[in-house]
Amino acid sequence: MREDVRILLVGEPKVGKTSLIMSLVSEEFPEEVPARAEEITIPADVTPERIPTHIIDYSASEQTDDELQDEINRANVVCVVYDVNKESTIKKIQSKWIPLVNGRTEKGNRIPVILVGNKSDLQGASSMETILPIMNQFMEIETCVECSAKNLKNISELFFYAQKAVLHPTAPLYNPEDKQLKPSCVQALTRIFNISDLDNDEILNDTEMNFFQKYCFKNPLSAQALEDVKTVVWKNMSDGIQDDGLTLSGFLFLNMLFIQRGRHETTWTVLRKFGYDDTLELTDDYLHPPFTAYLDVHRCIEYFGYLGYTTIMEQESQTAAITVTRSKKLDLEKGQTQRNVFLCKVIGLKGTGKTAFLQAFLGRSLKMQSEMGRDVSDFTINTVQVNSQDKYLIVSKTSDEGLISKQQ
Ligand SMILES: Nc1ncnc2c1ncn2[C@@H]1O[C@H](COP(=O)(O)OP(=O)(O)OP(=O)(O)O)[C@@H](O)[C@H]1O
Repeated sequence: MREDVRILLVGEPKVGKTSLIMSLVSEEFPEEVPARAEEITIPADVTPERIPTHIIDYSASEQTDDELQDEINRANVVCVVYDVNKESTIKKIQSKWIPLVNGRTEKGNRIPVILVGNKSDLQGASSMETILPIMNQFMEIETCVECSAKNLKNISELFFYAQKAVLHPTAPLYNPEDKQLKPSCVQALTRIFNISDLDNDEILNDTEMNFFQKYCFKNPLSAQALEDVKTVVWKNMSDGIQDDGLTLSGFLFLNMLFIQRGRHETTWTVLRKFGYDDTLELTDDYLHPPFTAYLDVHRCIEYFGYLGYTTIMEQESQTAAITVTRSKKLDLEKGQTQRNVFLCKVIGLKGTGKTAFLQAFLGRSLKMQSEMGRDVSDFTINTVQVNSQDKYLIVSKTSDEGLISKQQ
C-alpha cells in the first residue's frame, strides 16, 4: 500500500478551488479566501482509507507554468475544477487542463482525473450533459462530481473519490474502451479462483465461496447474499453458474461488475489479500517474507505464495509454514535438539563415489543406479531413526575443489 496521497486542484481562475479546500477544512464556507491555500495534510486517522492525504491548491496569479507542471508531476490524482454555470470553464477541461495533466504521459501511466463542478448552489441546470461526452473522451477521468463550497454539498465526497482513484485505480484492472478486464487482471483473478477452488473441480461451491469471502473480507456471506450473487451471475452469463456453483467465467464477470459499478475497492481488496501490488505483480513481502536459512527457504516460500498457502492454511503469512529452531551451538551445549531436519554435506573430489553414496541413502543399489543413468539430483532426503524418533536427513554433495581445500 502507498504511504500517502497527493491531491492537486487545478482549473480556471475563480472557479472556487481555494474555497473548496477551505470549506473541507473548516466545515463552513469562507467568505474571504487567499489567492492560494497552503498545502494541507489530513492525518491518516480522519481519512476514510486511513492514509495521510495532502491537498494542494493552484492559482495562476501566484504560480508560474513551470511550478504548476512540477506540482502535476508530483500529484497522484488531479481534480479539474470548473464552474457549473460557466461554459467557458468547462470548455477548458478539454482544451487546456487534461492535455496539461496527461498530454505527455503514456496511456498506461496517466494520472487519474476527477472532474469537479463547483457552485452547484447557483446553478440553473445540471452540467452533466456537457460533461458526459468529455468523460467518454478521456479514459483517465475516474468520475465527476457536482458540489458546492458554499452549502458544503459533496465536499467530503469529492476528496474521498480522489483518494479512492489513487488507492483503488481502474487503469490496471479494466479497459473502458472495450469494457473488458485487462489480461493481467484476468490472470491474477484466475490464480485466485484456482486457489479458492479447494477441491479442484473448477467450480466454487457454497463452502468454497464462503471460505474465499471470509479470507478476503473477514465475514462469510449470508445464505441469502450467496443466492443473490449466484442469481446476478446466472441472469447475465449462461456459463457463469454450473451445478449451483460459480465458474471461472462467473467469477471474472462478478469482478467486472464490481468495477463497472465503481466498486473497485472490492476487487482490489481481493487482489491485495492474495499478494498483488498496484501493477498486479505479487509483492516481494508476500513472496519473500523476511527470512533466511541455509537451504533455499526464499524459493520455497515463494512457491508457497504461488500455491496460495496462506489462503488454504488460513495463515497471515507464508512464514507460518516454517519453524525456527534454536541455534546449533545451544543444541550442542545442551545435548538436545528440537530440530527434525538435518543437513549433511558430502564433499570429495570428482569420481570418489559421492553420487553413489547419496543414492545408497535412498536404498538404491549400484545396479539400480546404473539402470537410472547419471541424471540425478545433488540432494537426497530420507528419514532416519534417532532415539526412536523420525528425523529427516538431507544429504547434499559437492565436488567444489575450492571448498574442499578450505575444509582440509
Ligand atoms: N459554491 C460557491 N458558490 C458561490 N460562490 C462561490 C462558491 N465557491 C466559491 N465561490 C466564490 O467564487 C470566488 C472565487 O473563489 P476562489 O478564490 O476559491 O477560486 P479559485 O479557483 O481558487 O481562484 P484562483 O484560481 O483565481 O485563485 C470567491 O468569491 C468565492 O467566494
